[in-house]
Amino acid sequence: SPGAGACSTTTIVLLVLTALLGGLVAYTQLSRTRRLVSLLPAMPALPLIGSVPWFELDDARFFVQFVGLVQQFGSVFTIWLGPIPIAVLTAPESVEAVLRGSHHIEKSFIYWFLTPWLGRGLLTSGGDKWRTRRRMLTPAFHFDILRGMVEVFREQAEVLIGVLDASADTKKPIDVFPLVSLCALDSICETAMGKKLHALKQSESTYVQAVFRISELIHHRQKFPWNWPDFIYSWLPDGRDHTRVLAELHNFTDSVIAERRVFLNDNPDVTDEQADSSKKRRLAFLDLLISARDEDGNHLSNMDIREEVDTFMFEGHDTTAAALAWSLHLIGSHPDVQARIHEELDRVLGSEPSPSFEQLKAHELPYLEMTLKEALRLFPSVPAISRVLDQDIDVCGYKIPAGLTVGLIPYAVHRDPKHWPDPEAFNPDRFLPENSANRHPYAYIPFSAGPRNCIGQRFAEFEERVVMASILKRFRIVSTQTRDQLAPLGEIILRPRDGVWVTLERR
Ligand code: HEM
Repeated sequence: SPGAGACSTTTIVLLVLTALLGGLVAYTQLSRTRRLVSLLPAMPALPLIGSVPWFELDDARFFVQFVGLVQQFGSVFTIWLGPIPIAVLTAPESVEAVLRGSHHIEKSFIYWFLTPWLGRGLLTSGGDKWRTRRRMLTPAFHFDILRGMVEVFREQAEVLIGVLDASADTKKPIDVFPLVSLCALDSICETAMGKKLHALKQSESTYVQAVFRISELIHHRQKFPWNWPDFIYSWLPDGRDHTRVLAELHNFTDSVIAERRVFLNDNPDVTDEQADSSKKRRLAFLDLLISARDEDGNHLSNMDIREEVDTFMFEGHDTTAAALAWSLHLIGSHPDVQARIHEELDRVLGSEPSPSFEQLKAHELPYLEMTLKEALRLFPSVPAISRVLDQDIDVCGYKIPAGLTVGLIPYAVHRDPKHWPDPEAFNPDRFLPENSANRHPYAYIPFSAGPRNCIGQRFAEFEERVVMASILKRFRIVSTQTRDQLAPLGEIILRPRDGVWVTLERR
């Protein structure tokens, strides 16, 4: 539905200032300028679709507002991030045009701000580098490796239960979001690096604080274009903090890689296919990266390994933590759903505190699985995905030109009423086989889809199921917030601004 967005004078002034600043950014970031310039011919056409400057959107309801924008403009519209237009796609049919097949695998400028930390690892790289790395890393997520990782999830879930148990005595509401975040950080640190972080017990540790701080800084930098040029940013207080935090993060990973190389030299059979299962159990992604070879038989350098380990640390903790926190809110607000999960857990697990790898693999907790899926529909941890088009696409009657940045919004796709009747209702039965059979394959994309989907999907799903099963086996939870009180922040990860508050009662 064509029609330009209403712009106030302040908005226009801000837009002009931002555009000027954008010119400066383009000028200073010479390697990136060519691409921005190549987009200019497309820009005048875009406001015709419906145009919204990003600063008109409220941070605490960022993606909630997208649902309104879809009603206002239709399923294709433009958001201006500073001087850069992003064509926003919110219908499964248009998302499919980008995600399916081997085109459009380049990430957009929004990911540039992750590269100081993650380098050009799997999440941020493109082209041949991405293809080679994806082939090298895929075996690391095989079921045989996951088996050992499930043991780590079970142990870490026990530590979390211990912490939660103490607060069950007080009967006061607690914010579970920081606790599940620390638990997820412990799990990913042990599975990715083979190192116990003890974040749940020592949340003030330098590395833990650095991981949380860098996510804040990256989000802030993405959002405000005056932070984009390196030479300006490095003089600002945030920029100086960014340098400090990066040094801490990289020093930590470098020292773990060095330690692990020494350990593997002393214990060469740890990565051996023939090693006995007790040794294989504790394989970390890092071990697999150290022994991996590309098609030409080359090993990865320490820098290559660091970017992949850091990528796992980033992608592998916040995402799972957010998914768990939103799920706890939804389950704690729906006693009927919770009762069905309790019944399933008691029947399947008996006296065991959490599911085994075999039980997870055999899908023995189907109702819990459907509940977690439904929670990821309403609150997808990654609420937006962005790519650069490498050829024109035709979607919903618009031709979107090659070279343009597109934003795919799982948060809005998952609320498309054509595919999800009564979209705001929390109903795990939507995922019963008979209810999902005819659904559009791109109507549900919390892990993205196509060749660049989430490599850690199975890992994340198993972790979520272990942690949630452990919590609900032990406790009955009651949410103390309504859905309206949750403020899902529009950041890289969809996180609750004021936390997720629940009371816990021992079962
Ligand atoms: C609930 C948890 C998770 C969700 C919802 C999730 C979602 C996603 C999504 C939507 C993408 C695509 C991002 C994009 O195209 O920009 C992605 C990519 C990725 N995820 Fe996850 N993720 C989760 C957990 C994990 C975990 C636990 C790991 C690692 C252990 C992981 C590793 C990755 C990596 C490396 C990529 C980049 C893949 C590539 O480009 O080839 N994720 N994830």
